[in-house]
Amino acid sequence: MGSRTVDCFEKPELIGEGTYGQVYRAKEIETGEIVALKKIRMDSEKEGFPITAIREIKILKELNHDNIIKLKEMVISPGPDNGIYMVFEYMDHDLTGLLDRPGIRFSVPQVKCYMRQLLTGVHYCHANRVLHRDIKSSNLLIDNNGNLKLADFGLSRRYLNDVNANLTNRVVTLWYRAPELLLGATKYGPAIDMWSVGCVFAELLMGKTIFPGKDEPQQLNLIFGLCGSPDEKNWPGVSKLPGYNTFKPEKPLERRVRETFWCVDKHALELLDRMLTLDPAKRISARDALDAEYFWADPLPCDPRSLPKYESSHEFDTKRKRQQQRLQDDAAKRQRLQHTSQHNRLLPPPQHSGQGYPQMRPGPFRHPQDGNPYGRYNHQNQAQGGGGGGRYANVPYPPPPLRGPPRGPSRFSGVDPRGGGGYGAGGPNYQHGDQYGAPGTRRGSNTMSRDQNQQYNRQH
Ligand SMILES: Nc1ncnc2c1ncn2[C@@H]1O[C@H](COP(=O)(O)OP(=O)(O)OP(=O)(O)O)[C@@H](O)[C@H]1O
Repeated sequence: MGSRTVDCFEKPELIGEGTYGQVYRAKEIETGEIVALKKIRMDSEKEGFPITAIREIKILKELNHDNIIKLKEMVISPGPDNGIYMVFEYMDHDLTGLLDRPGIRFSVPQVKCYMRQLLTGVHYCHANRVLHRDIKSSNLLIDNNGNLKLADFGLSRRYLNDVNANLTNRVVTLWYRAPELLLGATKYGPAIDMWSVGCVFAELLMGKTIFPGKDEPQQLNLIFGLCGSPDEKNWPGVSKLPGYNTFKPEKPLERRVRETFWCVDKHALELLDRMLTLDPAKRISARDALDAEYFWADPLPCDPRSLPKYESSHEFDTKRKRQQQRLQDDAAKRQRLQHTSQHNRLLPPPQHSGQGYPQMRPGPFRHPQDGNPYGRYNHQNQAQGGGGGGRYANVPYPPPPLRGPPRGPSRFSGVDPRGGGGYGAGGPNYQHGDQYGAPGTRRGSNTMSRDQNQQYNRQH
C-alpha cells in the first residue's frame, strides 16, 4: 500500500465532501476501472497523519465482507499538494442521495433487501469486535447491482468486553446517536450501532429522518417523545448516567412507537420497536434482527440484482441541489413580497374573520391527504423491486426529508467513569462468535461467510 501515485488515475470529479476529506470519482488509467479516491485532510492536523484515517485504514484492511466497502490501496500525490488518498471501489449512490431522488419509492421487498444487507454487514463487524460508531444513511453506499456496503470507518474502533474500559461518547452523527451516548455513557457496545440501524430502518420506511434534532437536548426530547421516558424500570441503571438528571423529561412520557408507526406492517413494526429500545441491554442485536420474522414473511426481500438502476446520486449532489433550490426560493420570495407590497398599496385594509389561521401541518409521520405514509410504494416499483409489496399502491410521496445532521461534539466530553449504567460493552442480549451457518438464505443462518470471519480472526 502506498507505492503508487494519484497520477495513475484520471478525470477526478468531486462526489463527496465530509468532515475528514473530499471524495472524488476517478478512472484508473491502466485498467479503466472507476474508483473513489478519498483525500485525507491534513490541513488541521498539527500532529501529523490524522488518527481517524489511521483507524479507518487499519480496520478496513482487516475487514473483508461483501457488505463492507473495500479499500483497494493507498496512493500519494507528490508535488505541492502532497496529499494522501485512500482508493475505494466506486459505489454509485449513498442512501441519502438515493432517498432524495425525486420520485424514488422503495417497495417492501426492496426495503427488506437493503436492511438485510445492512444488518449482515453490521453483524460481521460486531462478530469481529468492531464498532462502526457512525452508521447513517450517507455512509451506506449502494451500487447499481443493488449491493449495499457500509462505509466511513473513521470513527470505528475495536472493542472488548472490558467493564473497565471507558470509550468516548463523542461519536455517531447526532440524528443517529443512541440515547445512552447522549446521556453520557462511556461504557457501551454494539447496541449503539443497532440504534443507528433502527433510525435508518425508520427512514427507509417513512422516507424521512425520524429524529432530526438541532442539538443534544432536542435530540433527547425527540427520542423520549417517541420512545417514552427512561426510568429504572424500563432501563435499569439509567439514573446513574451523567446526563440523566439534566435531561430526563419533567413529566413521564409514554412510549408511542406502535401508535406512531401504525401504518407499518406488523413484522416491520416488531423489528423497529426492538431496535429503538431505550435500554441498550434489551435492544436487538444484528444477529437476532437477521432472524426476525420480518425477513422471513411474505413478501420476501428481493434479489439485489433485481433492484432498479439509477443515475449516480450522492449526498453531496443533494446538498448542492438543496442550496441552489434555497437560493431560488429566497429570490422568488423576495420578488413575491415586493409584488405584494406594491399590490397592497392599491387595496383597502384586510378584514379579519378569525378563520384565517393556517391549517395545522401534518405530524412528522402522517400524511393527511391519504393518511398513508407508505407513499413510497407503488405499482411501478413492485415490478422494479422484484415483486410483492402489492398493498402500497399509487399514493403520494411524503415531503422531502430533512438532511444534514450535525456531528458535533457531545456535551459529555468530560467523562464520568462511574457512568456505565450497568451494561458493559455488548449488552447481555448480544452474543458473539461465529456459530452461524454457512452463507445462505435459510433462517438462523446469515449471509456472512465463515471464511471471511475466520480470515479476520486469524489476522488478530
Ligand atoms: N467508495 C465510494 N464510492 C462512491 N462514493 C463514495 C465512496 N466513499 C464515499 N463516498 C461519498 O463521499 C461521501 C463522504 O464520504 P465519507 O463518509 O467516507 O467521508 P467523511 O469525511 O467521513 O464524511 P462524513 O463527515 O459525512 O462522515 C459519502 O457520503 C459518499 O457520498
